[in-house]
Amino acid sequence: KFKETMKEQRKKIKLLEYLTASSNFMNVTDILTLQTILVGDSGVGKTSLLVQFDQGKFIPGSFSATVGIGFTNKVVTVDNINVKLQIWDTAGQERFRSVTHAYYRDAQALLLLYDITSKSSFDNTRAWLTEIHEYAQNDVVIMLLGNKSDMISSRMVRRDEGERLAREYGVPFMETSAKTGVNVDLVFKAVAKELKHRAAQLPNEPKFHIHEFIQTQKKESSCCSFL
Ligand SMILES: Nc1nc2c(ncn2[C@@H]2O[C@H](COP(=O)(O)OP(=O)(O)OP(=O)(O)O)[C@@H](O)[C@H]2O)c(=O)[nH]1
Ligand SMILES: [Mg+2]
Repeated sequence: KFKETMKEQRKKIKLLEYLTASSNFMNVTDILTLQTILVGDSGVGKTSLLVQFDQGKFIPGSFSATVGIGFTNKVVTVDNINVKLQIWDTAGQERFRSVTHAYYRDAQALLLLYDITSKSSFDNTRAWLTEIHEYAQNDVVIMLLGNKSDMISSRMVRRDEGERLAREYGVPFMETSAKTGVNVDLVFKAVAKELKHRAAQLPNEPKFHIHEFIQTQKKESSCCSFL
């Protein structure tokens, strides 16, 4: 089923590229839809990251845990093509796991978050990956994100620990802040770019390298990022 979807999307992209090139007119939203899912412990900032990406704002105040699942549609432009990201925001709390498992299967990309001020949320990423391997597609694009990078003084997980873990998993890594917005747009742009390129990939086309793209674009805090 997944392969068929990719084939369909490849056709759509070719058509879109043709239309965009021939008419110089870009009104092609909603044609290519990519599903992305946010997972990770409760309180790591999944909903906040999505709100920051969607509305460009951070709502401070008391934490209200997501119940069940929510979703947001957002159009991003990748290489002159509009791509619709359908982003599923899952609840991190244990009691909702059975609800959210059902959504893993349809996801083409999966963002696994931990909170850099919580060692347990970092340690739990291993358990999350086990779930991901059990329920998601084999070729799902996974990205590891260390969120709350603005909270320098309460940091409990060093950036290089995140990098090491991501290397071990073979996935790209970024530190983000839903509060300041650092790297937030980049995460979703990288996902959209990777998925668009995968869908459009023909044997003789140059490949898109998500690791390199992130490496050149992401912002690192220049100091004080270790314990
Ligand atoms: N300083 C700071 N606080 C953040 C950041 N992201 C989230 N928070 C705060 O952390 C708390 C939890 O954020 P949520 O986005 O609700 O967490 P969640 O991962 O959606 O939690 P569940 O829905 O229970 O799975 C809230 O009080 C947020 O304001 C961040 O990048 N920086
Ligand atoms: Mg939430």
